[in-house]
Amino acid sequence: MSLKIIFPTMNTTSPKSSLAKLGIHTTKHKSLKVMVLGQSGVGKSAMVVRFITRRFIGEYDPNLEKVYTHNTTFDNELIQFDILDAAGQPNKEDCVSLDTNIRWADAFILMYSVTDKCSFDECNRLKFLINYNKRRRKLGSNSKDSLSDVPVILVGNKTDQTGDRMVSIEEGQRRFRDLTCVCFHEISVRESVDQVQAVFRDIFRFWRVFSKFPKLKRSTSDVQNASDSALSPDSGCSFYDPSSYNSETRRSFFINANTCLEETDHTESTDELGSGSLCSSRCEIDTPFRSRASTDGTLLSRPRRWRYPPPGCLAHTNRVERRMSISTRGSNASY
Ligand SMILES: Nc1nc2c(ncn2[C@@H]2O[C@H](COP(=O)(O)OP(=O)(O)OP(=O)(O)O)[C@@H](O)[C@H]2O)c(=O)[nH]1
Repeated sequence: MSLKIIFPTMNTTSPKSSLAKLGIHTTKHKSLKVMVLGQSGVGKSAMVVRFITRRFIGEYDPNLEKVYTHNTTFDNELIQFDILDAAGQPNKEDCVSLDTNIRWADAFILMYSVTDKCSFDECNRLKFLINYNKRRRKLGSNSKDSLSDVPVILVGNKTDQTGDRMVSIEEGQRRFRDLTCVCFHEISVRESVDQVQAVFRDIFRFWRVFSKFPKLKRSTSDVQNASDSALSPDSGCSFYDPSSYNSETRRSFFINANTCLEETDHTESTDELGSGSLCSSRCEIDTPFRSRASTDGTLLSRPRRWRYPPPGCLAHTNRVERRMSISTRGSNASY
């Protein structure tokens, strides 16, 4: 009696190989924990649900604090978003959990409504809390790869309510710089699912750069490479002014992502920042100082001090003077 062995047909395609053919890499499945923060009623839940379901749903339970898990693909990478939609009106006990939640998250979306000035001002307090808790985590951590350096995106919602606007786009841009967020979007969750997608795509891209190049390890060339790949024109922030699109994108990245450019000049003209010129020109300017500083670990590893209220548009000249005075003091200078 002969035994007949049937082999499975060899031309079946596994889901994994199908994804590989499409250029989607399944081996490195990334998980990103995002916390959405903002005053009650600004549209946090609406945005998260819009991102996950592509639908705009009008009303939500304001006290509900929920973590949504959503798998999606950005830049040919599978990514699992764990999104915490924080309650907008926390009670006393929630304040403790707010701190815990902030420490849980890898990246933040700070949201206000362009129709509500209070929600705009609330972003200052929330950003301070983020910085405070992330810094505490850093100090309490033994890990060299501390996660205190996290991307925060500022988002103004409800742009469809043009007649009720209380916060201009210029004020939003100024605030995003003052708070040293990485990016600024103005969106309407109600009107556009693409704008919502863009917010999450950017948070993913900035997070990827930040985790690939931790602050302490980022060198000028790392940042240049990262910004080249992460900040292609289509990855930019959603400003309505298309002329500032690329420059603002690059600028925003340099605020937080570049140790040597920790205090970036935001007053430069768009011309100076013309396509691809910012990084190279800045690196040239900083090279002598950088090359000396790179032998002095204390400069790079020193945690950034958070000043509150934020420095705002501090005179650029002060920063330049400080940088110059350091560079002329010689190798014994302390920062
Ligand atoms: N016109 C307009 N209304 C919006 C938009 N996004 C959200 N809303 C409305 O704003 C209200 C509040 O939205 P929510 O998503 O519940 O706001 P929230 O920030 O989650 O509020 P809490 O849960 O209290 O923290 C709802 O009535 C939404 O329908 C928008 O883009 N345009």
